[in-house]
Amino acid sequence: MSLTREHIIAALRGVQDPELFKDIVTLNMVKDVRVDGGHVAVTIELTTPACPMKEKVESDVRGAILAAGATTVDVQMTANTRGPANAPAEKRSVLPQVKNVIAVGAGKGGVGKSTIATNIAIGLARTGATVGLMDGDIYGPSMPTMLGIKGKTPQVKGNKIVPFFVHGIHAITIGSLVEEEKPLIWRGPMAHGAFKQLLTDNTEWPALDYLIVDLPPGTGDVPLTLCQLLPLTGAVVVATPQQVALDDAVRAVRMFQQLGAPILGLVENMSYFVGPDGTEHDIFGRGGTEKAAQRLGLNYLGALPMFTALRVNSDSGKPNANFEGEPKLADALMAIVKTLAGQVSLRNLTVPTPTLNVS
Ligand SMILES: Nc1ncnc2c1ncn2[C@@H]1O[C@H](COP(=O)(O)OP(=O)(O)OP(=O)(O)O)[C@@H](O)[C@H]1O
Repeated sequence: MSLTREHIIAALRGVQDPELFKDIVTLNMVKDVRVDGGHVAVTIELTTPACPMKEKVESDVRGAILAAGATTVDVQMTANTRGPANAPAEKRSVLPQVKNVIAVGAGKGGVGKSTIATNIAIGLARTGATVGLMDGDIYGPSMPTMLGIKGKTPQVKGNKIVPFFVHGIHAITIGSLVEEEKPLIWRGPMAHGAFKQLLTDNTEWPALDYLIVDLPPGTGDVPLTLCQLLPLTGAVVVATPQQVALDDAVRAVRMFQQLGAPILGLVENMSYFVGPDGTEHDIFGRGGTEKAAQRLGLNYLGALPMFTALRVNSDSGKPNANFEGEPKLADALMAIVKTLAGQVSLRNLTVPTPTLNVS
């Protein structure tokens, strides 16, 4: 019996997406099947470029095709998303080269929002995705320090700024465009304008799988501007576990929900402290964010403990060191990154990107 395309498609109906619990043919992930005698070439399209289950899907596909009788198999893995495609045309036409825009917000300052945004961006890039990071914290930009680009000026091409390519990500921060240590006092419309210019009008973003946007803390004009401008895949809200911080985080969640932005999940930062001898000390009430997420019916993306190494690497502008030195730190960060990528995948597959009409 000679092998046909139909045999292969039937065999692939036996391969499930490990997160979505449906077979990959039903999920429309099988994009191309070519059969040439005993050789079979297939293209499988993932729903998020940093799919944590990429290797499992690939090996299951290979196994199913070999079991169907093929002698050699070529599996191409690609990625696409449906977020922007579901958005209204006027929003989709803004940054069409960006597949997923993810906002990182917090109810209050100092909870580690920029730290989480930076490390999510670096972690996604380390899985092979093309990632952009925008420091939209226009009142207190911290990326110049965290990325080690303090005092550097970005290149300008025509009338557009080219993001820095540092540590494997494309990054832009208002901190490179203003004087150091000078307070940025902006009233609402100016903040809106500066943010919009940096995000869309004046920056030459390359094609990106993910654009991570670090927002100012609180519930001000900038998140509104972001939600009005672009089809957001969703928002990540960072909290520390003590009750007062969680109350603020809930306010941030409500704000995103009111703006029509889906919540991808909550992250607990400074969950506990890991001492130099590896012992764990609960300081702020570890686990509070997960409980809050459950109460609100939201996803919980994971916890990041307090690590001296993380603070040192951030202050010295070496974010990749977080993934290479201390194994517990690297594992905590990578777990958050993978859970987030999984949520993006689910989001793009199941829910159309909502629209917001604010004039
Ligand atoms: N888990 C952690 N372990 C150790 N240090 C941390 C951790 N998270 C954040 N920090 C440190 O805490 C400080 C504040 O973090 P960060 O700038 O990310 O907070 P933020 O919420 O973005 O603040 P802002 O209010 O300025 O937006 C930084 O020095 C950072 O290195």
